[in-house]
Amino acid sequence: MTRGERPAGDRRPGRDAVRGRGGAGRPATGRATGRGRPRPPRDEPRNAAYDLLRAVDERDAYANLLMPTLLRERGLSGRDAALATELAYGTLRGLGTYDEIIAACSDRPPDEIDPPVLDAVRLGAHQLLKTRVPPHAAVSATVDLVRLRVGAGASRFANAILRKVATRDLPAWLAIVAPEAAADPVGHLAVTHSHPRWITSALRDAVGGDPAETAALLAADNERPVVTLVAWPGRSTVDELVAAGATPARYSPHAAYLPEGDPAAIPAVAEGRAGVQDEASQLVALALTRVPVAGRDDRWLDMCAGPGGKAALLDALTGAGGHLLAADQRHHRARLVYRATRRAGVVTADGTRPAWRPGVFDRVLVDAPCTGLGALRRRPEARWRRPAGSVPELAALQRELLGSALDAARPGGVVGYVTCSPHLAETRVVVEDVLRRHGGAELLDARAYLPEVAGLGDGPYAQFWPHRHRTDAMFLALLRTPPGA
Ligand SMILES: C[S@@+](CC[C@H](N)C(=O)[O-])C[C@H]1O[C@@H](n2cnc3c(N)ncnc32)[C@H](O)[C@@H]1O
Repeated sequence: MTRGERPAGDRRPGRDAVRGRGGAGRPATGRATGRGRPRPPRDEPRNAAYDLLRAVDERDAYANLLMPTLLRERGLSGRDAALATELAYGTLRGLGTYDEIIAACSDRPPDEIDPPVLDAVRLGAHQLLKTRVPPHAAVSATVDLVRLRVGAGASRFANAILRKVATRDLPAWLAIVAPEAAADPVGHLAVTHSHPRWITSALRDAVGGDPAETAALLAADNERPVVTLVAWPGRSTVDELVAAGATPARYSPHAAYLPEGDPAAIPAVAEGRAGVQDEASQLVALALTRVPVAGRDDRWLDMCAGPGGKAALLDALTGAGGHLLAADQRHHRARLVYRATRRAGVVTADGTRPAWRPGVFDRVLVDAPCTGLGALRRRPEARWRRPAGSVPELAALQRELLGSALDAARPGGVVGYVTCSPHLAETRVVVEDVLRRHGGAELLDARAYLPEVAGLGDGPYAQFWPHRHRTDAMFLALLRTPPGA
């Protein structure tokens, strides 16, 4: 992945060599080269990590979707799979820091280094600065990879940079390349914790400006999240998940953690009776169901339901005779919702042009499309992909969807507005703006419906945090429509 523009006339030496290798999964073990020098054995975990980095850069691949396929295709499992994943994800997360260090070690800025070489050097820098791989092994394995995959000239270039990188550890490099905290606090945090500047600034604002807490949040974004399972009520139980090797979760009565292993190896997951879902995602849906409503309570709407994580839980929680309508604007996402739910009605529909009558639903969830800045732990490359300019457009859509959700709710009904982003422009600013225009709706204290969770903020919103709750940074606002509106 390359940040910024590639210079015109970029030669990309060796690009064909990478492509031409075609069967990138084929081992090249110890065969002699044309000049009689034995080729080093092919290092499968590093090659898989490198191929993932290249796919992210060249094809805009999603790392967390492609990695399992790559591992399967290469026959990597156990420690090799864990190493390949750690190397790839760690490199993607850390590349903001690594590029600053590479820039200090090279006569060319990273944007002018050929992308296949830059990705390999980043992979080498990650091993040198963040793993226990011995420095000589990190350098030689990376240089071998570049020689095999790109070419001899490129491998000499990579070797020269990595030898310089290896002269210092990470704290020593950060002391050189990160801006002074006093002079440029956001720049300092951005380089130290490898986040784009605009995201660092937005997250700092969202935690209230405290530098230490911002640093803790950014550090948590760089941690590998534990896999959290959800036992859909009526289909499986947490006890069943625990008996299969999971551990009970801290907050959600429907969650269990799977510290290691493949979720699909859990029978309830394999049989579609349980799923994988962040704990905060479960809790915001649960909170919506906990708000008392007077009278009827059997028509629920999930307005932005795809791929169906929260819809599956809501569907399982609708009482006898209750009914969930789940909508998504995109047909393929609506199909995923159909698969995830058992009883819900599923429609492909634009929430801003409702396919339902106004004022009929007792509970409405609007889990709005957002920047996803609350889920950076799980999408290692996402922080480099999302442009700052996407916020106003998303915020406009979020306002429309929340307004439409309030219209869909019946008098005295309840609306849950959720984002997987703590960005103020997507959270409280949206809610406060819509409330001003939709006079009469009451903002409830969402924290009151999540009594099991401390540290959700000053209210009336509930804001989850990776560094406090080890969950995604989900935001929840609960609104009640006026009685008789
Ligand atoms: C954050 S995701 C929802 C996640 C989902 N609630 C879950 O828990 O799995 C937002 C969804 O909103 C959908 N969407 C975007 N614009 C929409 C619109 N105008 N109306 C309805 N759905 C929309 C997207 O296709 C996407 O699936």
